[in-house]
Amino acid sequence: QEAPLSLEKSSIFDSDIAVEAGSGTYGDEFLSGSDQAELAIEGGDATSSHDQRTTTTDHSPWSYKPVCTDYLDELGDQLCVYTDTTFSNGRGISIFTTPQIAQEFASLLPFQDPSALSSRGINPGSGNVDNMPWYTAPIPGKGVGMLASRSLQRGDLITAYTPYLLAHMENVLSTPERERFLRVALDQLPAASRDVYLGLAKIYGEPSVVVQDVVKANAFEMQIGGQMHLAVFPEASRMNHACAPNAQYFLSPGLLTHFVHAVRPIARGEEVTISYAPPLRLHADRQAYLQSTFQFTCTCARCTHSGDRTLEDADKATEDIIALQWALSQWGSNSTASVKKAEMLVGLYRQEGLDAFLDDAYGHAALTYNAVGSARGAKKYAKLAAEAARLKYGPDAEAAMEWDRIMKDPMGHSSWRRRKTG
Ligand SMILES: C[S@@+](CC[C@H](N)C(=O)[O-])C[C@H]1O[C@@H](n2cnc3c(N)ncnc32)[C@H](O)[C@@H]1O
Repeated sequence: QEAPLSLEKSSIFDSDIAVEAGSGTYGDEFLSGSDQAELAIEGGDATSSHDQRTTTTDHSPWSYKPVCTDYLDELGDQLCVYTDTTFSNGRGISIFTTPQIAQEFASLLPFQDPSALSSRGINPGSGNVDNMPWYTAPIPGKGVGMLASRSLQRGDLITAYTPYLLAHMENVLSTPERERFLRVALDQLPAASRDVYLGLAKIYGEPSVVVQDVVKANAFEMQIGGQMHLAVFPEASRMNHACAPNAQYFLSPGLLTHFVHAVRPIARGEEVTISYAPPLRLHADRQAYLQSTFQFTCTCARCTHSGDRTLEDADKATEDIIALQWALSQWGSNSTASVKKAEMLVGLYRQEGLDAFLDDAYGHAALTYNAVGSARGAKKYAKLAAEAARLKYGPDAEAAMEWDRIMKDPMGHSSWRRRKTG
């Protein structure tokens, strides 16, 4: 039940997390330790390619002549900067990718049909500011955060925005070289967008690599043209992490859009959070990951001792979830799977605030009920699993459609009566 990789968030460059949790992954290719050492020696001229740009319209749909690297043997191609300053009513978009993939970008609906985004409520304009379900404000100990401007229910859309910057996830250029091109990409954006970008959170605070620093702290992975790209969505970038988040995101490569929905009721004024870390890792592991990748210590409910509940209790609940999921995945004759265990699993997910990941629990429950011949239980949980999968992977996700099929025809599924009792 893992998401296809193309729908994973990359909290910048850590594929390990993407595969394991369907969640935050900021990996290390862009700004590795060795690159940083190199950077200190070489420095970087952020604007040297700038004079190559022109304002002619010969490069449609791009606003400037693409600024390109040399041919890169490792990629079998060049990488170039492509900017459309008119994209989405002048919001703009800059892409650093190969010429071939740039063509694939240009063939996507948002480039083909200028109304495709606004007609879907994507990138709501600043004129709608009063209707926006969110606002940003400083949050003690967390920098800026996003808060709900009205009460929200599970399934409510919170944000839907396109990125300002997308960068091919290559590991070929040196950090200073990459910075030079990404700086062109940023400089070619409309000034308002460029300023917002530069105001986003950073990890290193090193001005000579500021464009990559913002990528490192804020990017999500999006697969376009068969290639993973890192994408910075400035609005969604303000969402802080929680290990039991009240919101879930997915990416739609076809619409170049990052969507966020509430996964449980959120009160007006409450902070909106997503998860950057795999939810089923133990506390120390999650903290180590968040510290090494983002340089913060999580103080969310699953990471703090509160009342009678200790961190050991929280880890015990996580271990129970893992053990139950393992038991429910066993299909041999000695399987101990039972509907009682499936109900316990659903209860634990809810108790732990893992509403963003309920598709896993509901999915196990649907199959477990189906396996003992309870079409009613299977339908109930397949419906819930489909809804939860759509919040996590998007409306057209294959996983959601599979749950739809089980909901409509439980007996037609291979799990039907596969276990005799339960
Ligand atoms: C994607 S940004 C989130 C928005 C950010 N707070 C800002 O000011 O723009 C990621 C950065 O926010 C901070 N952050 C996110 N979640 C946090 C949390 N739960 N506690 C403390 N800091 C957090 C960390 O500095 C992290 O590198």
